[in-house]
Amino acid sequence: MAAAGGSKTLVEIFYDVVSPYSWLGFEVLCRYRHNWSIELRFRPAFLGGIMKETGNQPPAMVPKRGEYMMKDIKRMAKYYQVPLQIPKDFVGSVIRKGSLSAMRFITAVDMTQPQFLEPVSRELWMRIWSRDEDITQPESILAAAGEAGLPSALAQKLLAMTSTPEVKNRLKETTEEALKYGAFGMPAVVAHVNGEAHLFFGSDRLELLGKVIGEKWLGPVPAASKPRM
Ligand SMILES: N[C@@H](CCC(=O)N[C@@H](CS)C(=O)NCC(=O)O)C(=O)O
Repeated sequence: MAAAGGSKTLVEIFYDVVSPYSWLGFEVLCRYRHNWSIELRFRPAFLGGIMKETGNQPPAMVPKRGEYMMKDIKRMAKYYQVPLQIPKDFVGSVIRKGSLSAMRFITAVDMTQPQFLEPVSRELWMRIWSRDEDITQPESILAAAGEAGLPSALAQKLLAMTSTPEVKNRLKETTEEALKYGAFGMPAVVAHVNGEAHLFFGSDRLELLGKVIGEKWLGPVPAASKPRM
């Protein structure tokens, strides 16, 4: 169902490639672009900043929750048909190394080559959350960019941009925008309905999102779309 006035409903997804649940939400919304009357906007932001500003912490920091999360991610990945695998050194790869350089690169892509935003984000998720590969070193980021089809000279240029105030500030601004909507974790999905912004936290709230925007939930792999992997 289209939004009032026949226009598409704007749905924004604030995400960070360090977040496996963001990947699930991202892929499902990419599929639903073909089923729902939505304009999907990708909003790369920094989960570390959201945690710091809200005083929240990654769920795995509570041991029992971390234990549950490992099982939950495996089940969700299978159900959502996303090839997510937990890195062997979860604390080292996810918590200690983090995603700041990767998210700055994605931000540079968003600012200058937005047509590559979706594949570059996906390739970085593939590295950290599927193949247990690094996403912090320049060569890792360039490899992901190459896989996404970004010409090598352009990728080098974007990598150099990641240390500029423009890119750093843009990532900060997008993170602040997510906070303004009330985000405390990721994915943070914001649907704009009749001038009102509705925040949904998690990849498991997309059915509810459908209800609020007047669209039907057809499961994580709706028939009109095919999982990309
Ligand atoms: N139930 C949510 C969980 C999402 C989640 O745990 N996201 C993490 C990042 S990967 C987070 O930001 N957690 C903050 C919190 O749980 O307060 C889902 O299925 O997507």
